[in-house]
Parts: sequence; structure tokens; C-alpha cells
Amino acid sequence: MSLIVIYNPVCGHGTAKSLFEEKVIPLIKEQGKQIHGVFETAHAGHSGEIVLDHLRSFSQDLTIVLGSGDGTLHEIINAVKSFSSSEPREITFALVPCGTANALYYSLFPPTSQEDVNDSAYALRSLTSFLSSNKSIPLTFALTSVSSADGEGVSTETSISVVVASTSLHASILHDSEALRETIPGIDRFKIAAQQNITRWYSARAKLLPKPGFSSVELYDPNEDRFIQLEHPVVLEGPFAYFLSTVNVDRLESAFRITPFHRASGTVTQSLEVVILRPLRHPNINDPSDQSKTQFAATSGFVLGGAYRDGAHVRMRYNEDGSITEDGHGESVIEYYRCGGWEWSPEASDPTAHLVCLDGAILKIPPGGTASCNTTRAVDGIEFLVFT
Ligand SMILES: Nc1ncnc2c1ncn2[C@@H]1O[C@H](COP(=O)(O)OP(=O)(O)OP(=O)(O)O)[C@@H](O)[C@H]1O
Repeated sequence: MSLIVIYNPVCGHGTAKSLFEEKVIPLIKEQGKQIHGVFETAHAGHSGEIVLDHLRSFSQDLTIVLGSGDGTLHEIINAVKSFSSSEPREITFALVPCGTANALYYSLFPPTSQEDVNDSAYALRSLTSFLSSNKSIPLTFALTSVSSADGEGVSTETSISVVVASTSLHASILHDSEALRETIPGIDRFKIAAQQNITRWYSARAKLLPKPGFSSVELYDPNEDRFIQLEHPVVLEGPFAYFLSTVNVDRLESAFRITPFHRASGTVTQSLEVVILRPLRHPNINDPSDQSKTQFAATSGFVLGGAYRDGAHVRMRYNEDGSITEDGHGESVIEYYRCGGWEWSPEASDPTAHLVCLDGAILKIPPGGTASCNTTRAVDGIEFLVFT
């Protein structure tokens, strides 16, 4: 096994360099581990180049102590997809959260309070696991392709997500928030981009596919507080306000538990958790007028705000007058599915429905095309794990 250290000096609030020089590297050395290289990323895409170089030069399994957010991890996994491994091997990450959102780290080590997050020992839990118990779990990936069927044949672009694959509001937020990164480096840029897009609806059709080895898709029933099996194919007509799927995580920020059942499903099952909000399920909204969109924006804001209350949005149901309750027996506001994949076909007339967000990276579906997302474990013969 070889061991390398990579940190991104510009991610989050730019604290990775001092944390690594003062704490992380001394701690690894104290434990007598031999480090085969310490790398500070110098530009976007650099982390992937470092890992590819290492894979080409050494044939053993690899441990990477990674100081970054989810975006750098995404970059490494996507670089490895262009590497053809001659034999199966493993890459295991010890994560040190230095990014803005750190969705994977906060999901693996759910903080009990903000003090927890600010405690320097909290950031070293994955590293400590590597140095002491060596306990790890495999990562599942969402493999998403956007393709167009044009006269010349089908052209396809593919990306691998470690955390999230989304369309609709979340994809619009990530698309717009990138322009705000320099002026607002913290998570507030996501809130501002959310306000810019909250009244938008997205015209598309979505199809949900079963998990590998299963014949049905599961839907959470808040009245019974359990998932039920849907035997027929699940095809959902738009418009959509929100369409987001996760792998490996129950949250996108430390307190934003958008897919709160992820942990309950365990780490062994290879599945996507999908959260959907469709405005025309609202009892008093029947058309896509501007007035309806403004009215529903208040519902979207309230419902998604429930994710900050320990995932309360999944329990929300409509009363007959359109008000929302967390008890009762009305229609669920959110549709929460557990499945193996999805297909998203946007209407040609709606350009924003063509955006797909994959761990923050944005792909655009070509006109007339679709996005298809499926789960996978290995990437070109390489399995990925994380110390927990
Ligand atoms: N030296 C560098 N200069 C500019 N960009 C860099 C440099 N090193 C890495 N990057 C880029 O920084 C981007 C953001 O990094 P990362 O995702 O790790 O942090 P974040 O966006 O702050 O956190 P999160 O993804 O958790 O929200 C990565 O996509 C990476 O390509």
C-alpha cells in the first residue's frame, strides 16, 4: 500500500495548508507511516493529475489523505475514469474536511452541534480511523450521462458523482452560485442563488429505475413511516420545482439533511435517494401561471427549509386548504424515492431544465437529449473506500 497526501489550499476558507502543515502531516509522521508524496494542488484539475501519475507509477493499493471539499474528491474520481487498470485495486481516502460544504464528511461523521464542527479534533476523525482502527466502507457512485440523439448518431458526456446528481432548482443554484464564489466564499452564496431561482418551474419527464437486482422502486410513505414497493414503472410528469438524488450522504451541508433516510439504508445497498417536489401536487395550484409560481415559491422555501430541521420535510403533508402539516393523512408534499437510477428528459422549450448538477459540476443536456443516472461501485476496475 502506498500513501500520499493531497490538499487544496484554496477550498473553503483557505485553511487547508496551515492545518496540514501544523496538524495533519505531523500526526501521520508521529504514527510512523511512510508518506510517498505531499502535494498542494496548484490549479483546478491538478488533484486528478497527481493521482493518475501515481497510479501509473505504482501498482499497489493507494491511501490518500485528502484535505478538500467534495469538489476535489469528485475531480479525482472523474480523473481515474480515464485510467485503465490492468488489475483490480483499491483507493481509500482519509478525508479532512476543508471545503465549503463537506457533504460526505458531515454525513459520515454527523456533527451534534456547531461546536463539534469547530473543534479541531472533529476534522481529524477519518484520519484517526486510518491511523488507528483502519476501518473503511466502500463508496457508491452515481454515473450520469447526458446524450443527444442527433443526425450524426449519439454523442454522450459522462460524469461520476460522489454526493449529488440533480436537475431543477438545485442545478440552477449551483450553476448561478459559481459566479458568486469569489465575492462570497462561504455557503451564503447558495442561499442567494436559491432566492434568484425559487420561482422557477422545470418542464421535463422523469423515469425512475429499480436498484441492481431488484424489480421495484421504493417510495417513502409518511403516513406509515416506511418505504413501500412500487411494482409498476415510475414515470413522473412535470413540471418539477426540485429533483435531487444523493449517494453516500444524507446531507449537503452539516445541517441540511435533504435525504435523511440514507443512513437507515446502510452502506451495503447500492442505491440513490431521490427527493422530488412537483408544484401541481399542491391542492390549490392548477396551472403554471406567474401567480402560481410565486405562490408555490413560498411552499418550496418552507418545505426545503425542513431539511435544516433534521429532515422534517419528508414528513410534510398537505391539508385540504393547501397548508402544510407534519401530522395528518394528506398527500405527501415531497416525493422521496429509493431507486437504482433515473432518466430525465427535458422539454425542448425549457433551457434551464437542461442543466444537470453533478457534485457542483454542471453538464448541459443537448436539445432533444436526456440525462441518465445509474449507480456503480468500481470505476475502471478500481474500488474506492473511505475511512470511517
Ligand atoms: N490552487 C488552486 N487554484 C484554484 N482552484 C483550485 C486549486 N486547487 C484546486 N482547485 C479547485 O478548487 C475547486 C473547489 O474545491 P473543493 O470542492 O475541494 O472545495 P469547496 O468548493 O470549497 O468545497 P465543497 O465542494 O465541499 O463545497 C475544485 O474543483 C478544484 O478544481
